[in-house]
Amino acid sequence: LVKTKSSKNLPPGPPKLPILGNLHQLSGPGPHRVFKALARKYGPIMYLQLGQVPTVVISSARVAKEVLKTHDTIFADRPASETSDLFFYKSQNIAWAPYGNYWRQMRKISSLELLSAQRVRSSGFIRDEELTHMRKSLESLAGRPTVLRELLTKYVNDVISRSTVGDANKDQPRLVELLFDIMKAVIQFNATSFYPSMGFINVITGKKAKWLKTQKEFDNMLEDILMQHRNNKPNGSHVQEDLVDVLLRIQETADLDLPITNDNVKAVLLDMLVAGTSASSVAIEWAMTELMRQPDIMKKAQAELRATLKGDTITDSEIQNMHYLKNIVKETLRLHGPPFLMPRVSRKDCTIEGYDIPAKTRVIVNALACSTDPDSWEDPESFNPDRFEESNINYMGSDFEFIPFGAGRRVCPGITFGVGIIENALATMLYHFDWKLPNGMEPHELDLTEATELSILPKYPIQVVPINLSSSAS
Ligand code: HEM
Repeated sequence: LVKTKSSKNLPPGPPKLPILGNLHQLSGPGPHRVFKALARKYGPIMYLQLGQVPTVVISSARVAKEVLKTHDTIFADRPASETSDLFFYKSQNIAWAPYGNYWRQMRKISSLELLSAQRVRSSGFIRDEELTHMRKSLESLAGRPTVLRELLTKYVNDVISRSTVGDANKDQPRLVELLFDIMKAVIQFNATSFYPSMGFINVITGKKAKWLKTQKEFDNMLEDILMQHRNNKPNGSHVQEDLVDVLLRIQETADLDLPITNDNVKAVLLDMLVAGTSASSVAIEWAMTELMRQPDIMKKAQAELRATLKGDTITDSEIQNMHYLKNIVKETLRLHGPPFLMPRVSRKDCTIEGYDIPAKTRVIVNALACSTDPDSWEDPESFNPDRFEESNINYMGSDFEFIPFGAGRRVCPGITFGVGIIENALATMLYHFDWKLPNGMEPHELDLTEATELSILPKYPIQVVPINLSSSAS
């Protein structure tokens, strides 16, 4: 991986990066930390020739703003990818579709019909039911050391899959397994991530055959789901529309500029199923890890919840008044949000910070470098929800020192949905339970080492002992 010479005024960058080909295998300091360390030497805009792919890495709020706001339309495309073509029906999902009318239409439909604040409110009962299941599981585990990861992943998966494809696939472990295989294939680097013309490597290593098998099996499941929904339209036994119902209704009745095909429907469904799952459950796990390390912060959050909440369930409007809880979620996403935004690619030549960025350059924004930049944040590596107390910084992508959901035209459309999933889970866990560490472990002994998998997650899944308050009160 060697930087090529060019007559253009490209941004500075390291001449040789032998480890970058193995980014996905790095454990310990994740790739975002490698890039952050490099940015200290080369600056907030770096140029790297990664195999055949010219790449620019952005590591500060100032430069992120130039890319995601000032030149938003130039960087509104995603790079073509072998895996997104293979799994997402030729990249016909929202996340990988090229910038243009098709992407605009499908994003608008999903934003209005699944992800708008009103829709998220009206489907809130699904989240509440899944939280009740999680609470019951925790009650049954009370007093015993419990690894939270599996419970949290199940909760998030069930909320997102029920809202998207209905109850048909609830508790189908195979669907979840396949989703994880697909996420891994799409997110993790492979030969064609750096050498797009060398697809034969994925054939020789057997990766492609494995992907095709997974895709076929998943496609059959999606076909079954579409058939079940066509045979059971929401008027009799199920009244509430899920996203499949909505897409099929629009497919059959709406007068669209671009008629929706079955493949379009399947691509968007898959998009929703994979998009926020890992990011949301990992955020809850990190929040609990940080709170167990700092019991005073946990106590303050519990005091806020317990002083205000009355009943057994927690409503959306009650959550809106839980300012400290909301600050904890923000602080968690500041320190442990997605390291990189999904990659962008420049649609034409452009100048950023005086450097030439040629058309078709891949752009990686290191969101965690922006949200832990000492120029923007005081004591950036410490977990301190109070830093949001007097600030208006929000998730919407207007504060470039804090962009866990990205910014600009490609900003995450699932912010309200995703944040609701995290806030409600934390509120339930902190309101109904007290927590201690197992085997006399002290808070400072908790290990914050990161592992790089689908997201950056705690290398050692947190183990805690739930103490059920309702049973101790009775
Ligand atoms: C904590 C939870 C979540 C986080 C941290 C997160 C983060 C992100 C990020 C960083 C991007 C790339 C934005 C950019 O390029 O500027 C993105 C895109 C996207 N997210 Fe999320 N997301 C979350 C939850 C969700 C949920 C729950 C859904 C839907 C069910 C969702 C759907 C999408 C879609 C469809 C895109 C692609 C948008 C496009 O390319 O136009 N996300 N998300």
